[in-house]
Order: sequence, then structure tokens, then C-alpha cells
Amino acid sequence: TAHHQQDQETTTTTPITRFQQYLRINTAHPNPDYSSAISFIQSQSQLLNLTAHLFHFSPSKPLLLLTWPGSNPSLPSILLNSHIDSVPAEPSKWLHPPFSALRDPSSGHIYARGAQDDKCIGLQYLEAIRVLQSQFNYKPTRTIHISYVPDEEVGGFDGMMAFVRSKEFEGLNLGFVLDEGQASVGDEYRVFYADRSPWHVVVRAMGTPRHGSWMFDGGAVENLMRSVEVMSRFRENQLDLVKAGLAGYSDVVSVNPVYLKAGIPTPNGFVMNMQPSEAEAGFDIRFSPTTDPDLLKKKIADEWAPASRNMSFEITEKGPLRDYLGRPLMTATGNSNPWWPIFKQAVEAAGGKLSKPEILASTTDARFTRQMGIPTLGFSPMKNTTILLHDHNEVFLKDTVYLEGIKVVMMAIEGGGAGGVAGGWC
Ligand SMILES: CSCC[C@H](NC=O)C(=O)O
Ligand SMILES: [Zn+2]
Ligand SMILES: [Zn+2]
Repeated sequence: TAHHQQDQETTTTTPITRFQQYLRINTAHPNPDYSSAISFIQSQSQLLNLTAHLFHFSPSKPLLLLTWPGSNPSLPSILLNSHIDSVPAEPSKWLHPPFSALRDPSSGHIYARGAQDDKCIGLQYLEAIRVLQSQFNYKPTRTIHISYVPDEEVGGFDGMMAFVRSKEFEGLNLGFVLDEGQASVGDEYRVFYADRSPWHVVVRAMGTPRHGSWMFDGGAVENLMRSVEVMSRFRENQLDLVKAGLAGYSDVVSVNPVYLKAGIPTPNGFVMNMQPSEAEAGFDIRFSPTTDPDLLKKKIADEWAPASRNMSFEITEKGPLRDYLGRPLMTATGNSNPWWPIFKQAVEAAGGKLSKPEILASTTDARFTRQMGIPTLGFSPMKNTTILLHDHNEVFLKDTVYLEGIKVVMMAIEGGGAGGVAGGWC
């Protein structure tokens, strides 16, 4: 009957409707709904007979680890990681509400915060496992773990960092990790073998407070502005290298001002006839693993915040720069890394093409698994897609791209395709 048919329609889910369900859970900071997201993922994983383990490295920040046991548990296992949390969204600046996961039927675009970063991969992992089980009756040789971690967007310290330092993590005996990457505007998939490292740098200036009418050397705001000028010039030079094609976007040091703070506040503004005695500015600085952090530190001390001009600075390092053996956090993408050719073959077996491996301009939880010495690639299978992470109207372009990505993940899990286990890692 018509009634019966309607019931069926509302209970039938597809990869796209499951993706939408996950996107509708508001896991944006500052109050991410981790528990609803984890319940949803767990309900999905039960259908796939995956075992689930819940960690609480911080009481309000659960971390879910799913496991698909392999037939040979003595082999190093594989981890497929994604984070549950998202950056905030400003609904008034969106075309459709950021947690509606509305699918525009004419374009296939799905609107949601987290669509690209990175709930897509979180569910593509599960969809790939679902297809491998239901259509191929596939059973992995290596154990496969899938992690859903909190806290990535605010540094990962209570999420992935705590996890990699746990006894349980050591027990996983991981050989290889896939984590998030970034969309590709072209027809090739992008893969990332390193992240840039972030420093949050506060530059402070002190100066003599003087009457607003007085021209003199060494006022605090003037001191700060001189530093801002020097840093802006460095920033422009770095950007020029990129524009001239002499360096990749992630090879240069980015220096971006994120706040300026000065002045003596009044209830409705600032005192206008006093030159204040303090001023500060905050910068997001990122540099590749090939940049010498000591040289950069020296540049900040000598040129950007020189004590001779009454300047000081504070660097907050947001994570490790070296692995446990003192090596830069880079995963080899050549024959020295036995996982690399298998990964590449897997993407190709799914009909995809990889562009030249890159360093990610931003930073992910991959730095923590690389720190442990585990080869880790950043890979979000999105091609022909505008890069919209952290932007208004973060859309997944489009549903067909999402479905194709599932196939790529499937091949990655299977370890290179070739129609079976042979030649792959599983
Ligand atoms: C500074 S560590 C926070 C990591 C964050 N990750 C995604 O955007 C980033 O800012 O790159
Ligand atoms: Zn992310
Ligand atoms: Zn992000």
C-alpha cells in the first residue's frame, strides 16, 4: 500500500542520508555534542559488527575506537582517523543553516559545517567497510581500527595527543595511519605527507605613556606598529615566492595577524588623547618541517620583537616538531615507505589519480601519530571540490564526489585492490 511504501522510504537510509544524519549533529565548538555523535557512530558500527571502545582522556571529551579484527592479529594494524569536532559557524552568513545538511537537489551540494572537515571521511570509512562486507564478503588480514577523536580543532591535546600516549594505543601495534587531508579543486586527489607546525605568537610593546599631542620616539603603539610593518613585509615576501612559483604554499612561513590590542578603554570607546604604555598583537605562524625553528625564533627575537625597542614576545608551540627519534614529522612517500606504493596503487585501483604529495598548510592530529614514528598520510578523497573548510557555506561538492570517495577508501582499506588480498597490505 501507499502507506507501507512511505514507511519504507522513511526507514531506508543511503550513504547520503547517513552522511546528512551525522552532519546534523552539532559538534561545533565551543560546545560540541560529542555524545550524540558517538551514539550515532556506534549505532552505525553495530550494523558492521565492529567492536567499540570508549575512552575518556578528558571527562567531557570522549574518544571512540572501532575495531574490525583481522585474521592475522600479529601483523601491524591500520588506523583510519577522523575528528568529531568542528569549528563554529555563523548561521546568518550561510545560505542554508549550517546544521541542516540540506542537499540542493539540482547541484547535489550538501550544506553543513563539518561537511569537508572532516565528517565526510568519518563516514566514508564506515561506508567503505559496509560495501566490503556486504558486496565482497571481504575479511581483512590486518586488523583495522577506526578512531573518532574529540578536540582536534582546538589543538588535539585532550584527544589524539592523549590517545597516542596511552597504554592502549601502544597495544594497537599500528603500522600505518590515514587521517584527514584537504579537498582538491582539480581532477586528482591530493595526499599530504606532513603538516605545517603552528606557533601562536604574541608580540608585546612597552613604551612611555605621553600626552596625545606629543611626537616622540618609542611609544608602545608606535613600537608595535613598527614590528607589524616588519612582519608584514616578511609575510609579503613569502607570499611573493608562492605567487612567483618559486615555492609551494606550504613551503613558506605564514605570518598572519589575528588580533591587535592597545588603548585605554572607556565605556564607549577609547581614551583618545593618551598614548598608552602597552600594546600587543597576536600572530598565527606556520612553518614546514624543513624550516629551522631556531632560526625563526632568532628572527622573532632580533627583528620582530627586539628588546632594544622595548619589545617582548611569547611563543606557544602547538604540538611536537620532531618524532621520538628527533626526526622532522614527515612521512616518506617513496620506496623507503612500504605503505606508500600500496596506498598509491589503491587510489589508482579505484580509478583515481594522485597529485604530487604535499605538505598540508594547516595542522591536523597526524602530527601526533607521526611523532610516534607511525607513517601517516593525510587524505580526504574530495576532487573537483572548492576548498571550503572553516568557511561560510562549507558544502560538500557534491554527493557524487562523496560516493566516489567511498570507493577510494574501500580500495585503501583493501590495500591496493588487484581484485583481492594479493598484493595489498591486508
Ligand atoms: C593550532 S593546533 C589546531 C589545529 C587546527 N586544525 C585544523 O584547523 C589548526 O589550526 O590548524
Ligand atoms: Zn579537520
Ligand atoms: Zn579544521
